[in-house]
Amino acid sequence: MQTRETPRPVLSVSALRKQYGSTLAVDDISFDVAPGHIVGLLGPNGAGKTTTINMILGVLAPSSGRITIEGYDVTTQRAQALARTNFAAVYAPLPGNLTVRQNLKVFGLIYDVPDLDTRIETLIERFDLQRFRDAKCGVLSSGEQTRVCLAKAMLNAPRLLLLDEPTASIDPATARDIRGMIRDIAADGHSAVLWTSHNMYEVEEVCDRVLFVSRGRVLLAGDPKTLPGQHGVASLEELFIQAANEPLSFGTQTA
Ligand SMILES: Nc1ncnc2c1ncn2[C@@H]1O[C@H](COP(=O)(O)OP(=O)(O)OP(=O)(O)O)[C@@H](O)[C@H]1O
Repeated sequence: MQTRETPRPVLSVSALRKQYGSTLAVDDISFDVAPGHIVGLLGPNGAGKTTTINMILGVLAPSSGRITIEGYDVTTQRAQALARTNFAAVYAPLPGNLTVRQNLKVFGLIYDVPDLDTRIETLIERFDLQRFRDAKCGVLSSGEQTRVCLAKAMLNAPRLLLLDEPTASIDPATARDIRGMIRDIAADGHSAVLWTSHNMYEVEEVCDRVLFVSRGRVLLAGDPKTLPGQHGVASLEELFIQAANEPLSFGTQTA
């Protein structure tokens, strides 16, 4: 009989805290994301999700705790950690006055991507951007811009892909296509994906595991398909609302 070893996590977050004056935005969060897995980071507005993502990206310094990406410490081995990471979010659009190809070229040069022209052509095809290659990003629709952002995020073949609400403000059919593209990214087993979303339907469909964060702490963690049943509710949305309204009744979990 074959035994499956648990792969070494790509992302490891340990006892992470971030304090702004008297506000504890992130309060002792720990979790791992394994290669090939999509983990959803959920929680109400102000829960600490973006603060957590910004610390993983090295944009914000933690007050305490440790983050490693493929074993590299984001604080002390920043260049190695960030070379293995990429990111896409609606609030971080690509420069609108550059074309799709120009944007991919500029970011590819920043990431020092080998054989860049070939990589760009592969990604233009993969994210179905052939028609838009010479269009300025600023004139593209939200769904098209999201596909360009995903192509940009895959330029350096990241081991860790951070997605902050990647399907926000996108119509349902396009959002489904984009979810499929993100699932394909994880499916080859190279990348780990950390995803934030307020859409419980998509979280249930896409994520292997969810972490529900409230007031900077992980209240719930588990498989989004079985977690509602374990807590005696019918849906993830119901569980989300209950946990957001009555955080104290859920205690705090180690993810
Ligand atoms: N620079 C800052 N200075 C002071 N407080 C901050 C700062 N950034 C965030 N906060 C506070 O930290 C808490 C967590 O904010 P964060 O943006 O991480 O939440 P979030 O879960 O991403 O929310 P949303 O779903 O609305 O994006 C909030 O109370 C917020 O007001």
